Amino acid sequence: MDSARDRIRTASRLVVKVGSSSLTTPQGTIDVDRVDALVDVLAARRKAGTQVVLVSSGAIAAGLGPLGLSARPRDLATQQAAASVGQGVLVARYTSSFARYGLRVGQVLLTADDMMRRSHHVNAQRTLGRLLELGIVPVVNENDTVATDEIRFGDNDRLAALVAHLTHADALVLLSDVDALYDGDPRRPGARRLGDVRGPEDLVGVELGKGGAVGTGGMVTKVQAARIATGAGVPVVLTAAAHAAQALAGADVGTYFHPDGRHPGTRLLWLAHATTGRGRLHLDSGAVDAVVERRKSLLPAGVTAVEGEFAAGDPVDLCGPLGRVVARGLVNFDAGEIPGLLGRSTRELAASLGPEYERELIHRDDIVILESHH
Ligand SMILES: Nc1ncnc2c1ncn2[C@@H]1O[C@H](COP(=O)(O)OP(=O)(O)O)[C@@H](O)[C@H]1O
Ligand SMILES: N[C@@H](CCC(=O)OP(=O)(O)O)C(=O)O
Repeated sequence: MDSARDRIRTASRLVVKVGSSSLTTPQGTIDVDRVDALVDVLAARRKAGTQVVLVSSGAIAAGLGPLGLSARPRDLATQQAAASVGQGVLVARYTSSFARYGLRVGQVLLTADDMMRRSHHVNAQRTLGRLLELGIVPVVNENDTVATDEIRFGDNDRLAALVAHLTHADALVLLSDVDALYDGDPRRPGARRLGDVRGPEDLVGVELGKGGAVGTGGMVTKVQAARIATGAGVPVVLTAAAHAAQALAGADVGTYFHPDGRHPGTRLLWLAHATTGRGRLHLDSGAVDAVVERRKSLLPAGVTAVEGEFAAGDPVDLCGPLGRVVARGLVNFDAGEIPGLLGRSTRELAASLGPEYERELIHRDDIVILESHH
């Protein structure tokens, strides 16, 4: 037994994500035996007192057979139609499979916007928390039928990581059709399993390939998900659905991503990973230095231009003089108010516009520096 992995074995709240390829047949129907095998493992853990959130993909894949489609459609409307049919079938299957153990499931469909808008985010958090208190196993998926291409996660890996930090889970388990992360395509002879990933340095030279015929993100989104979760202090294990029991028991299977010890507040993680900027503020180099290096609030005097339509409280991207996004923050003013403030000191603004304008454009507690800056 690996002691780091004790965090999986002893977790009192777990998020388990399972990919499409582990649940469905190549014919586009649910693989009942594999669903039951997964539920056997999750129900046993639930019975042992652990709260379990299941993030399940497979809606689109499970809708293919019923719609007479032989491959995953490329266009969004048909994918949504397949998801609409498949999601019902999938949840019906989970409902009866968990019922074998006297356990109930609750369907939770989330959009990227539910993670992005603070009010929705808090609402989703409350719903999931209440379901868990009531002893229900939430079955989460993206709300594929309403998500458009621009706002869609597409893969459930990052969604699962956000759910893990939303629910303050103790660990995240990513179950796929491959038993671990390898240093290259696992079908290639000589590919080596990575047993532990302690930080980005362990991923140098690792080829993150695409997923299979029904999966979407491949290893890229799994590694991104692991980064989001470990950055929030949540350990992650990635393995095959067939090894779920060993993974949950803390055995040395798959790849273990060690939490990196930083615990930024939930709000900043949400801001960095779950939002997209509704607009942009262009900063002069002095303001970039103040915000990024010295972690100061952003004042109107350092902003040279504003782009986009946003309201006070929205996330906006902060760009340096070369247009590169360096940070994201929750802005204190509507887009329309800002041009009149630019380049002016807060004292001057207060004198001419009133004391409510003696505020920073973005408070330093509401700013997250984006990794791409480094
Ligand atoms: N470096 C790698 N290590 C492991 N698997 C990889 C790697 N590169 C690509 N893959 C592929 O990623 C696939 C899993 O991703 P995906 O199909 O999106 O799964 P899921 O449906 O479970 O989300 C595996 O079948 C594997 O062939
Ligand atoms: N929400 C989609 C997820 C799409 C998908 O394929 O995800 P994954 O198998 O996790 O790479 C579905 O249920 O079909």
